[in-house]
Amino acid sequence: IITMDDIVREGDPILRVVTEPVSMPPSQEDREEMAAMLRFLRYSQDPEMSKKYKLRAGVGLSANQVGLNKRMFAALLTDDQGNEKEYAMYNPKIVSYSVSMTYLPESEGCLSVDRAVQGFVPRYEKVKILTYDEQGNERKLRFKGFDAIVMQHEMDHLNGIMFFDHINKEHPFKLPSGVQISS
Ligand SMILES: O=C(O)C[C@@H](Cc1ccccc1)[C@H](O)SCc1ccccc1
Ligand code: NI
Repeated sequence: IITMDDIVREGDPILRVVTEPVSMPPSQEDREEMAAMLRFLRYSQDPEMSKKYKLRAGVGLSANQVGLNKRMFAALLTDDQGNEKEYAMYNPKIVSYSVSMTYLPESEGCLSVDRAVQGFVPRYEKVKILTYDEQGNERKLRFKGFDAIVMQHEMDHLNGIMFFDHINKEHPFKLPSGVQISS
């Protein structure tokens, strides 16, 4: 299983690569790796398993965070009915986004970053993502709010971008002017 030892930390060059698209439909290997990434996220959100395997809670995990130069990430979100929703995102692409922006007041964290980074990370409030599923079918998915933030955080990983790249160096808590902000 994937444990924290398998997660590469900032400074590792693979966190700065633009990852390679995976074949369509995904290979057996791609699907097995995705299953392991989703399992990590499930265990990381489970009180017993996270304690047993010393896992940091995660809602998303990109392939390059576990050393794989592959354009895919896993996400484990909870819908407003409280049901767990698994996302296996192969070759995802943001195809449209809202004018309005959002951000997490407590800033963002990252399983690959073992330090607290201060500052606001501006994100689109809504995103539409074109992605492929396990069978290679094209899917158009829409996300807003926290789920949209997760998707953007993971999409960034696939493009070698870290969340702190978005923080304004001079004024970390300054929000982009001129656009509507909801937090
Ligand atoms: O490092 C990763 O990519 C996983 C991050 C993704 C993430 C961070 C901040 C905001 C949205 C997504 C981990 O999920 S950080 C841990 C975490 C857990 C629950 C809620 C927020 C952050
Ligand atoms: Ni991250």
